[in-house]
Amino acid sequence: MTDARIDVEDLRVDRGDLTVIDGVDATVERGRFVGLIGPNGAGKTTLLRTLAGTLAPTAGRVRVADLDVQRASARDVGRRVAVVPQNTTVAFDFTVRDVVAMGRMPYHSMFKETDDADRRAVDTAMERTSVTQFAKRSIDSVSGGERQRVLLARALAQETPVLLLDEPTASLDIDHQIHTLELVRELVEGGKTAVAAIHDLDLAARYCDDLLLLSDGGVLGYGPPEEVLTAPQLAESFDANAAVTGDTVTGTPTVTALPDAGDAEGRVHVVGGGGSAGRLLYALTVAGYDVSIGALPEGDADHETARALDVPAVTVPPYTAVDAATAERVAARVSEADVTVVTDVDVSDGNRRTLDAAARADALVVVEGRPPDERITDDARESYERLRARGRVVTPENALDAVADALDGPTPNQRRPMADD
Ligand SMILES: Nc1ncnc2c1ncn2[C@@H]1O[C@H](COP(=O)(O)OP(=O)(O)OP(=O)(O)O)[C@@H](O)[C@H]1O
Repeated sequence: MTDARIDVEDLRVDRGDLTVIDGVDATVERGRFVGLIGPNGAGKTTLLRTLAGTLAPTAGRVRVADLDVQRASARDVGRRVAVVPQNTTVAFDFTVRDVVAMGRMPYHSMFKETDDADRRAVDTAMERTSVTQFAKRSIDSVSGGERQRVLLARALAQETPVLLLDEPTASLDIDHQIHTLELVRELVEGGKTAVAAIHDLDLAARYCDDLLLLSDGGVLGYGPPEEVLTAPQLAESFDANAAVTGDTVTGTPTVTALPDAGDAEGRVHVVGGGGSAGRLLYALTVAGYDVSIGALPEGDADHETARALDVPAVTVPPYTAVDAATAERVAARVSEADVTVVTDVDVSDGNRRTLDAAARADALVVVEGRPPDERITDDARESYERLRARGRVVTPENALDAVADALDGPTPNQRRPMADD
């Protein structure tokens, strides 16, 4: 097989008066799956079309699988690069099988299947994309998602070392999205190279080896998903306020776009843990408060949320008690805060110092959670009772209102009754 490497050197592409791609340098090694991401109009389709040789660059060079795609014949390019375009309409009323067989064109003068190798390639491509059952139907009669799979089948039938895909999952249901990307992964693991424009950042992070983030025609980031999908880079490229966390099932980065922060003012310290504070952290941050949290064990679910939301956290190593120095840091945060909120926390001796620090807050909100374990020590129970006696005990739904109330800020739900202790 030819080397399925892609080399882009100092690429510039103008469309009309607009410079769409400018100064792009990138190499994609054989056997990699690269996700092209970026906001609408960033130049993803333009870059893919330039890689496929269907769009001429204004300057720079593209080599795909040992071929200068600008200078080579369409047939030579077609034997190396297959393209799955976005929203293509097929001009004539071909059958699905005819469309898939078009993938064999670089090997013949006609798109008709002419030998056993063609038939096998077409059959296999249709099976792998689950379109065999539509083989005889007119391409005009299949749904948008089915058509997209037919176009993927056509690209597979082309049997090229390089695959370029423009939004291959855009009109697919979740099951076919996963099947399509699993299939691309399989092909890549078999030695092909794939570059796909993908809008869904979570899917891109889950399936691609690397992400190339295009922004304003240039490369803002290129590397493993966890290095490229960072809140600052998403802010710069998408102009989005986004939180990046690890997906609880796949472990890969997942991006949650957040609304612009509101104009609430005040400092709020949260004492949480085990995921009990996650929603409140989000709500407080989005409202615009200056939020901190702790003490928390490093890697705790609330610590992950705090990290994703850029909320400073006081932490201790996992499975360690809060020591005096850490308790001091919590106390400092509590005294700087206008309001301290305690969510459902670990009532144990190891965490007593945190509860005691929180109990000294000027304004304290205690969110009703699970009752503490029956076996806690008398000291821990005393800290817990003191906390509840000093604070205003509210339900989780009323926590945000209670903070606003404590700050005398306006709140849309102020008239809702609060479960005072
Ligand atoms: N033929 C053209 N003439 C002028 N401008 C064009 C032409 N084709 C594309 N553009 C512009 O080039 C820019 C990049 O378009 P492109 O389709 O490559 O973006 P994209 O990243 O694929 O966007 P999307 O996420 O919306 O699919 C856009 O601003 C687009 O309007």
